[in-house]
Amino acid sequence: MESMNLMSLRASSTAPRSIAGFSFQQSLNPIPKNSAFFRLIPHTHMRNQSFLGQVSFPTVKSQQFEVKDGSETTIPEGEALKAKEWEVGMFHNEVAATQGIKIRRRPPTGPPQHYVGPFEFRLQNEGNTPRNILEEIVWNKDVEVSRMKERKSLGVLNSLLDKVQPARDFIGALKEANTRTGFPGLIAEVKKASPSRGVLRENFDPVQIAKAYEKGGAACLSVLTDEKYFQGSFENLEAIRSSGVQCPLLCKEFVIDAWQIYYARVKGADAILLIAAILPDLDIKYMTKICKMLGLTALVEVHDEKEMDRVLGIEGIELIGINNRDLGTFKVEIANTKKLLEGERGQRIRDKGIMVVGESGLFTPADIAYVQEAGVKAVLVGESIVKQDDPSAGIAQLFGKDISL
Ligand SMILES: O=P(O)(O)OC[C@@H](O)[C@@H](O)c1c[nH]c2ccccc12
Repeated sequence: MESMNLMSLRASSTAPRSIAGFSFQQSLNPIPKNSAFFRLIPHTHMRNQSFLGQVSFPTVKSQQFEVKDGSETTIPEGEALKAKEWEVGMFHNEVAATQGIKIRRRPPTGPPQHYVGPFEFRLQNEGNTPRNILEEIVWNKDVEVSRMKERKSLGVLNSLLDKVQPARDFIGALKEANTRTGFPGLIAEVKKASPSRGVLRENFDPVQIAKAYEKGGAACLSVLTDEKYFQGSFENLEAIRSSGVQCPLLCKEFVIDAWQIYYARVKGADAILLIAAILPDLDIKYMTKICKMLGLTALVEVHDEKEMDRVLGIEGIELIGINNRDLGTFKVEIANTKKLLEGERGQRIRDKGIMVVGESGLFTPADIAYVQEAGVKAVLVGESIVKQDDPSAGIAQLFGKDISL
């Protein structure tokens, strides 16, 4: 039986079905409806897979859960957002599909060991083969996170939180840079490789690149931590954090489980990416709350109108990234940023005071001017600056001006 940290979770019979990377399923055994028996199933092991034994919780009067010692959140009843997930028999993929999310979680049987040909040739409805690269990344992440959790439980991470340097103000740094330079604040990405572009920089020293970015006028840095597809690592994040670099750091991960948010904070992150294409609304909602509790900024990434509208319906979001790259197909179109900021939708974003980051495919001063004109106050740039021998000079080239002054 897989070990799980239950210490900090309390639930009543009316507790949410999905929270912080775990799913609760009301027992199908003949137990009275209002009793406090649940089966606790991690998101990573959906239907058909090992029930981890029946876990009983002490009955509590109100719906409440504790994520961290001492701080308790009470979840108000009757929210439409939650209601769907309460229905008996709803599982992650079903809930996600109702929200237009095409990326499915890894099935219990996992993908076959050997792939036969490129994605295009795989059958659309082949249940146990990832349908595109993003789905493949998510399925791998699922296995990876399960293993990491076994090594470091949530309880252990929790106990380490007090020992890490406090999180720095990510949005504040972007605003400050925007005011100072008149350009969108720059989040410069420490990126060695990507599945779409291959290796971007052979001679890759993350700390040296981070320092060059800071010197060149970056407001914040983004550090890729995915190893398998982006050749990043949490060691890079930690090394940059302890190198004396002052820019707040975004942990660039594929977050599918709240455990990863704690892990990122313990490793020194000031902000973390939450990708709407892989997270249902309720996950985004609770993960945003967890980020706030830990002092982390959540950068919620969207790629199309549907995702933007979903995210705008969730309370408490302060920073939205518009990715110009479709993570499923790799197609990059910077007009995407403009499209998502037009009309009523753009007005809604401004009314809510949400800061928008233009992400991916930005190479020239004209590109920067284009997304700035569209309404972004920050940009996230990797390839065009990481490829330059001197990433500092790369920043000046990107903006057409030295923004370090
Ligand atoms: O290298 P580019 O095209 O400048 O893009 C940077 C960044 O936007 C991109 O790396 C990115 C945006 N969202 C992501 C999600 C996962 C991995 C990577 C990304």
